[in-house]
Amino acid sequence: MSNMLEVADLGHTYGDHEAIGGLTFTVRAGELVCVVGPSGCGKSTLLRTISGLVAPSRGDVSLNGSHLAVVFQDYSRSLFPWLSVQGNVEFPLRGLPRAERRARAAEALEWVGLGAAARKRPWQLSGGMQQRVAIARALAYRPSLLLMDEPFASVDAQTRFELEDLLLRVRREHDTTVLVVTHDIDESVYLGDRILVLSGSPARLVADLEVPLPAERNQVTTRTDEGFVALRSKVARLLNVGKPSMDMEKWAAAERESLSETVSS
Ligand SMILES: Nc1ncnc2c1ncn2[C@@H]1O[C@H](COP(=O)(O)OP(=O)(O)OP(=O)(O)O)[C@@H](O)[C@H]1O
Repeated sequence: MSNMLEVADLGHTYGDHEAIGGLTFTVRAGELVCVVGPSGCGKSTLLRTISGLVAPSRGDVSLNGSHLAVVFQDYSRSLFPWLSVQGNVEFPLRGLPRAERRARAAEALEWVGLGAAARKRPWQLSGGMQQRVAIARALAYRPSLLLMDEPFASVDAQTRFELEDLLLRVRREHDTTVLVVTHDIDESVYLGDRILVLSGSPARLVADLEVPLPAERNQVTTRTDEGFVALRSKVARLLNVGKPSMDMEKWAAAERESLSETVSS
């Protein structure tokens, strides 16, 4: 499988505050990778540097493909209230002929189950539906890589489950490569093919974990699966012991060793 994203020794400093301390990882084509880390560790900064919104202080980001779409947590600010749902989804496609724009937007709205809401305004929809519009807008762009920054953090628990399953379905049906930042450990295990665990600020890679669960996930059976519970505990432990004063390299090596024992046992 080829790499869709390669991040090499990526670091970023705001003034004298080091937010990211040198991250190296890859995302393979078609993979869904989750990034978890303590609050304020630099997860959004990581996405901003990957998306080009912020120029990193050091290191390289290389994307295999030219299209990148981002879905943010705050859907209410990312949708234009004066445009219809269809207009919002068409918006990033402005360079394309009108008929193609329309067709792609209509198709993406069908994918997220909002074909019937195309003429509505965003404010006429529930929060979960608005976030589905934001996802449709990203998908209509047919991104090589879809970046999501806490995409389901602003909706209620039931809607969150529905949106998680929607994401899993559309990435499977359309072979989308996805990098999701989340502060929710359970969500990272439920969604991910892999989980990147970051340390507290400055963010460093503590562990890069394969999720040993079948590709088909189910909100009830997956979350009670032994593999799910074991990995969730492991990620929680990795996050809790992130002490900035420790020798991070030694600590991460010890954690990786103990993880391989746990997962293989
Ligand atoms: N534009 C900025 N200028 C200065 N400091 C910033 C800027 N953006 C973020 N920071 C700081 O960099 C650090 C990392 O912030 P970032 O938002 O990337 O973390 P995060 O892991 O996404 O946080 P959270 O989990 O709370 O969303 C924080 O200490 C934050 O205060």
